[in-house]
Formats: sequence, C-alpha cells, structure tokens
Amino acid sequence: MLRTGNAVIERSARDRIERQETVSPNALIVCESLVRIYQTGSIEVQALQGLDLVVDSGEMVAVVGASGSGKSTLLSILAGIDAPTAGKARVEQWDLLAMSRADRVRYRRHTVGFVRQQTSSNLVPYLTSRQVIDLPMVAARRPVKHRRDRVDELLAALGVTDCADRKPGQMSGGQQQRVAIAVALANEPRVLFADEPTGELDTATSTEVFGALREVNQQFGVTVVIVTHDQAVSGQVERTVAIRDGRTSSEVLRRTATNEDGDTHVIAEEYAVMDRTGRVQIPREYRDTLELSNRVRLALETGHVEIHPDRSGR
Ligand SMILES: Nc1ncnc2c1ncn2[C@@H]1O[C@H](COP(=O)(O)OP(=O)(O)OP(=O)(O)O)[C@@H](O)[C@H]1O
Repeated sequence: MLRTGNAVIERSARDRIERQETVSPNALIVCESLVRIYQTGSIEVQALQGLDLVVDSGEMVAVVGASGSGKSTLLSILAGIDAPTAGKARVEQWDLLAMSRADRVRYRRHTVGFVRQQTSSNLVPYLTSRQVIDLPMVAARRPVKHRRDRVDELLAALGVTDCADRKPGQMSGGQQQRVAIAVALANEPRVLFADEPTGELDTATSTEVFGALREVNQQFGVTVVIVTHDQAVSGQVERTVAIRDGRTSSEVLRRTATNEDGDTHVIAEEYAVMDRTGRVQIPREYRDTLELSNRVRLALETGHVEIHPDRSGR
C-alpha cells in the first residue's frame, strides 16, 4: 500500500530504475510515449498518441497497421524528416526532440538511410546508378577513391552491377529499388528505414527487393525498419510490430524450432504490448467473446495474470 508520501516517492524511484532496466543495452531506437499532433487550421490530428517502441542494433523489424494508424509519421520522425510534438525518441545517441538544424542534417546524412515507396522518387531520372549512389558521399565530402570503391561494393552487394551505367528509365522496378537501397546505404548509416518499399511491385519482385533488404541487414549489420502492408514481407521478419491508433498494440515474434526428428519449422507468437504505465490493449475478439466492457476483474496467479468479466451485477 502506498499511503504515505515517502512510500510514493520510494515507488516512483523503483519504477524509474525498472524502466531503465527494461531498455536493453543493445537498443538503437527507443521511443517512449511518443506524440505527434498535426494542426490544420482549427483541426488537430493526433497521428501518434503515446507510442512505445524499442529496436535493437542489427534487428530487422516490420511495422504494420491500417491506413492512417501512424506508420509513416513514425518513420518520418525516426528518419529526422519530421519532428515529434512530445515524448521521447532516441536513435543511437541522438535525441530527436532536441536536435538543432545542423544536427538534423548530420543525422540524416550519416546515421539513417531512407527508401520510399515510389521507385521514381528514390532516384534521379537523368543520373545513372553509379552517379546517384555517389551523390550522398559527395555531400559528405568523402574522398574520391573511397566513393568509387563504395559504389562498386554496393552495386555488387545488391546484385545490380550490370545497372551501374543505366538511368532509372532503363531498369525494372525491382532493380530501381535495389539501387535506391544502395543510395540509402552509401554513407554507412546505422539504420535503414523503408516506407512500403515493395508497395508498387508485383509479388515476385517484392520478394526480390525484400531479399535485398535482408542481405544488407546481414552483410552490413545495418538495422532495418520496414513499414509494410505486404503480408509476405511482414511474415518473413523475426519481429512484426503492429500500430493501432498511433500506439504500438501488438507484436509477433518468430523463431525457428527443431523437433525431435530434426525438422525445423517457424513458430510465430503474438504478444500484446504493455506501455510504461502497465496498460495493455485486449484484442476486440477477446472482448467480444467474453463480453468484457468497462470493468474487469484481475487476479494475480503464479506466473500469469487472469482477466475476468465483471459479474458483480452493478
Ligand atoms: N502532414 C499532415 N497534416 C495533417 N494530418 C496528417 C499529416 N500527415 C499525416 N496526417 C494524419 O495523421 C494520421 C496518421 O497518418 P500516417 O500517414 O502516419 O498513417 P499511415 O499508417 O502511414 O497510413 P497509410 O498506410 O495510409 O500511409 C492520419 O490521420 C493522417 O491523416
């Protein structure tokens, strides 16, 4: 019981310590209670309403959610394109709420890479692949020899060496997206963000582009965060984070297990996401099935918590 002022203080200190411990030391991206409000005239839209997310260094994560749930807003904030209204957002050592304009330029140039859905908007119509991959390195004032070697390395890693001297109009959609990934990786960012990178592509080409993202994740150790509607894509990453109404609502974790006969299979488990204050969203189908409404009874059992419908009749 927290009756006295001192006890309350003790508890908040403990909560703070527990909070620090819950963020893994390997965390590269940390969002806590992140809020983004857009104001258009007198209308206010809360695109992010207290979103929590942690992504570890080297992870490949898919972010899914209905249209308007806040996925693109989240990615724009993390990529340094948009600024949050409140909350906490950290990528590597950068605090995204307290960056100066110069910091933001440095952050976008060196820490993150971004691939957009529209294949055409990632590239420049009159530049060849070699020239467009070189551009971010010219902006970062990298030496000529380094630039030349890095272009060759990226073209080879993404399987588009044969497209080195072609312009976007001379390449397929899949080839254009692979060159776009190379452009995003030119300055060796820690994180690659991709907003619906396979949205304009057919299934076979989507698989090819997704394979390229996986390849760079493994080969270069770059952390990859993909916003997608594509079930095939989200089903192939180890972690899928679902956003609903501007908050993270659930996560699916996948792992490979081997049975007694030595056969391997993928196990996917869905988890609800609990926020910093202990709030958990119960899926609608569970609420409907058990007729859970505004009041439920909680019971702490050994190793789990039970939620019961309110049968008090009041
Ligand atoms: N610049 C803006 N001005 C006003 N409202 C905006 C702006 N950008 C996004 N919104 C609103 O914020 C909410 C979240 O939008 P967002 O684009 O992040 O969702 P999304 O999940 O990426 O959707 P989609 O899958 O359709 O791209 C929506 O209600 C949207 O209308």
